[in-house]
Amino acid sequence: MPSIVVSESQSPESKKKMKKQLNPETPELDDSVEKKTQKEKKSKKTKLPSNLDSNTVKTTKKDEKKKKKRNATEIDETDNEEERSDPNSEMGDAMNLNMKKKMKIGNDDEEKVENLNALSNFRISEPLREVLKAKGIESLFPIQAMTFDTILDGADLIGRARTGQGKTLAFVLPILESLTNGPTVASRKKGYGRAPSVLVLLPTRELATQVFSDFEVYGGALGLKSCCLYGGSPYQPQQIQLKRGVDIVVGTPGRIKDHIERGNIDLSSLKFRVLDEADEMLRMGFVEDVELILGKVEDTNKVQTLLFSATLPDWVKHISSKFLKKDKKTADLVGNEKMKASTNVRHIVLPCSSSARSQLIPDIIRCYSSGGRTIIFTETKDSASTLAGLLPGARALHGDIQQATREVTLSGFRSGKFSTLVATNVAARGLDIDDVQLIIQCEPPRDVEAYIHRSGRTGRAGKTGVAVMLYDPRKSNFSRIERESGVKFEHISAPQPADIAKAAGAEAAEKINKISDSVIPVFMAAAEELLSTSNLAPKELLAKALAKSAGYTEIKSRSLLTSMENYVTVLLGCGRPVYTPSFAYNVLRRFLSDEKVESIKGLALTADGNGAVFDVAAGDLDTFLAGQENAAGVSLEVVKSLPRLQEREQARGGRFGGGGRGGFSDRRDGRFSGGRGGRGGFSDRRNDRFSRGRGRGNSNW
Ligand SMILES: Nc1ncnc2c1ncn2[C@@H]1O[C@H](COP(=O)(O)OP(=O)(O)OP(=O)(O)O)[C@@H](O)[C@H]1O
Repeated sequence: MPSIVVSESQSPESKKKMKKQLNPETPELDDSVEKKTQKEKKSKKTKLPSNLDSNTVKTTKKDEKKKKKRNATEIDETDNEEERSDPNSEMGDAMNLNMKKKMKIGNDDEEKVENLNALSNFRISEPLREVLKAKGIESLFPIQAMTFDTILDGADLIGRARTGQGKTLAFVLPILESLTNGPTVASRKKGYGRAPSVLVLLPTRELATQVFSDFEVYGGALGLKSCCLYGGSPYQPQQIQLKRGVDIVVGTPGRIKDHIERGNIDLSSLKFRVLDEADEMLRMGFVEDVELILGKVEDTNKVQTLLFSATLPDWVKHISSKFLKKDKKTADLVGNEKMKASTNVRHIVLPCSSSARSQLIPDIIRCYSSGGRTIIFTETKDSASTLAGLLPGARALHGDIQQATREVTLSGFRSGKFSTLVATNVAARGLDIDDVQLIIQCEPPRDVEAYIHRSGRTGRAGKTGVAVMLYDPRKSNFSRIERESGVKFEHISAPQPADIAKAAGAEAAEKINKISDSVIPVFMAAAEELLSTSNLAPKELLAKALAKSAGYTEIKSRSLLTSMENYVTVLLGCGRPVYTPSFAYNVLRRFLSDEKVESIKGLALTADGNGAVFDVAAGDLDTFLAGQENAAGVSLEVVKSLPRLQEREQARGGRFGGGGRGGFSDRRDGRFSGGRGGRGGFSDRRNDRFSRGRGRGNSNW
């Protein structure tokens, strides 16, 4: 259950208590800790500076009342099962979690809904509130509301929420308030050449830039200076900024470590250090760098450490127990909820052979992107570049592309210069780009975290989105992703002419409606000529014109199984179980030539074990259907929807025996091949985290 829980130092009793206590949407602290925290809060609050002007946040009785009211509502709602929000729609309906309370006003029965997460209910100063409002932010998201007071009051914290739920502002806002109006205002360094008060570590340059820009916007409004340090860009300008003095340093571990070693960063005045997407930093081989940087802070009692992530693999505990204080808090909006991926996203799987991808993807975009932006994820840098070259108007983003070009690409994508980005995992984490409606993953990623992060680039900040994952039925296995992410995939097959016509036709009609009437007289003669010479009806001609305007000159049919053009998917039955692909091939050989049998594509066994499906070139279909007449008990039929197929592992071993020819020969996961263990497999790499050298994990990005 999502919860805000307490430090690892709890007693078993308090752990039990915690388990009992929490409503997903109405987190509260464990009693003992709650009392302690209240005490701490009180004492800390009395230390707040008394010389605050009207622009600053005063911890007044009014604030306390508001805070109490928030807590009261939380408890209230916990007791009322029926009124609880659904945890699985935390950003939709339940953006309201902890937020709204019906209040009776005066004597009449008029009900007013008060938003308890409204900015005014938090110790957020006026200038910051103004910038937030200018950005369209009127109230805090749940993870922000849950953690704001805890961070501002000085606790170390592990924060976890699903993708796109606002984890960045969850640390940015209380840090800024602490530095300007809160507990650290008096002791933080000021003036020329000041050493930084905040250090934020992120795994990629793109993410660092994004978080930096939040600090720049919101911190700038409070007179705080930020800088962003990452590799691939010159040292000198960064060095100059550090020398002049900054309040907040944001960056990637490698470059920050270099600056520390060159003596450019003095961490002795640090008040906050933040690890965002810490699991990814470790996965990317930054273990040593991160530990070295964190280890540079001598007195850990003087610094507050925050760790935010959408996923918390076990080993994050290692880093948190080493570098966070014993009484750290955990704000967990995911908890043991089965669904770890975004609930604002429609999660879809679609069978597709790798050779059909570049033909299929434009139609998936057409049918599922709602005219917004699309990010396509590939497993390797090479395939990102190749695919970007094949898709009209698409650009590639991966680790081999020069930093300056990566920045131009990303800003072009953000500003809408082009709407399809083909990327490796370098873009999977944290990137927050407006109006990304569709995510396409070219194959199931190697681990569940990657799936969660990639699909989380859409459906952000309460919006909805679609994530389509392509898989080759002969090679891919996504059941582990489904199991561990809690996603229940919707199974679809390649968009068919009718789907394409629906999406493309609407798009074309919209374009035509926008064309100025001034074109009519000029094109009238040609239109009349066309009508009089064509043997098509006016409606048919108009349909053709719509197709052309949407960029279609012909529509090819696609198979349901491999999504290949001009192929048809056929179901083979033989009145008895089909145990292996080789058995199916042998049945086909009874009535077809070897050459024809060799020509079929993607043979896969059905999940019920009674048949096999495969693709046949449309031109060969009649030969196949006619041939079955010569084989008693055998049936072949063209399928209109794809039956459920056996998963790769199920087909390879277990009930249905070993693999067979052409059917399930993929050995990527190593478990079946004596440990070849390639990157594409599902072997859990988390355990080798401390032995992996830097860069190993991301060499393909
Ligand atoms: N309180 C809020 N009200 C409205 N929008 C918000 C609020 N907080 C954050 N946002 C917006 O929500 C989007 C997602 O926020 P953010 O990038 O911090 O999510 P995240 O939880 O870090 O996601 P990920 O795990 O994918 O990194 C951003 O565009 C941000 O500006």
